[in-house]
Amino acid sequence: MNSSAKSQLRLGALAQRDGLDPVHRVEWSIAVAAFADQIVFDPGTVIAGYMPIRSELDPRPLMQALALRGARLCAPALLDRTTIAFRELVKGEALTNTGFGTIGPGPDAAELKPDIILLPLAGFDRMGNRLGYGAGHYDRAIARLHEEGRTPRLIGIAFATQQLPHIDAEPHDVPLEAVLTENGLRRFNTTA
Ligand SMILES: Nc1nc2c(c(=O)[nH]1)N(C=O)[C@@H](CNc1ccc(C(=O)N[C@@H](CCC(=O)O)C(=O)O)cc1)CN2
Ligand SMILES: Nc1ncnc2c1ncn2[C@@H]1O[C@H](COP(=O)(O)OP(=O)(O)OP(=O)(O)O)[C@@H](O)[C@H]1O
Repeated sequence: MNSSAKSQLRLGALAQRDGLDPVHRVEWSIAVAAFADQIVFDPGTVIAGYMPIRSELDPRPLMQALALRGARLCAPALLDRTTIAFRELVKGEALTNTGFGTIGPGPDAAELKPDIILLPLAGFDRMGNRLGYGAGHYDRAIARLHEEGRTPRLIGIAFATQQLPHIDAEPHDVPLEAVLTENGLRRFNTTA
C-alpha cells in the first residue's frame, strides 16, 4: 500500500465519518460511555482522551465516566509541528488553543505520561491497525513513550462505519489493543 493509496483510504473513512447524521453522532458518542466499564484499570491510572474536532466521536461522556472511576485525565497539545504532549485536564480550568484547530489545557497544566491513550481514528481494520490524520503525531508520541520504557495501552475511538477492510501496517505503527465504537469494545489479538 503506497502513501497515495493510504491517503485515499483515509479520505474514504473520513468521508464516512463526515457523512453521519449529526443526531446519530451525539447519540453514539453517549452510547460509547455506557461501555466504559469494559475498560479495566486501577484508580489513579492516567488516561489520555481528546477534545473532539471535525466530525470525531465526542469522547467526553466516556471521559467523564472514566474520571468517576478514578482515572486522571489528560489531553494532547501540540508543542511544535510534529510533537504532542499530554496535559492534565482539570475540571473548571480554562482551555486554550492547542494547535491544528484543537483546544485543550494550556502550558501551565501538568504534563502527564498516559497509561492508556484513547485515540481519535480516521479508520481501523479488524486486525487493530489504525489510520489517523496522517501527521504521525500519535505515532511519534507513542514511540517517545516506548523510548522512556512505557507501553501505554492504545484504545481507538471511532464510529462503527469507520471500519475498513484492510490497512497495511507500517514499521512505525503500533496496533491497537481494542477499538471502542457505539457497538461496544472490540479487543484485538495482540499476541499474534
Ligand atoms: N481531537 C483531536 N485532537 C488531536 C488530534 C486528533 O486527531 N484529534 N491529533 C492527532 O494527531 C493531534 C493534533 N493533530 C492534528 C493533525 C491534523 C489535523 C487536521 O485536521 N488535519 C487536516 C488538515 C489541517 C490543515 O493542515 O489545515 C486534514 O487532515 O485534513 C488535526 C489535528 C493532537 N490532538
Ligand atoms: N516514530 C516516528 N518517528 C518519526 N516519524 C514518524 C514516526 N511514526 C510515524 N512517523 C511519520 O509520520 C507520518 C504519518 O504516519 P501515518 O501515515 O502512520 O499517520 P497516522 O497514523 O494516520 O497519524 P497519527 O499517528 O497522527 O494518527 C509518516 O510520514 C511517518 O513516517
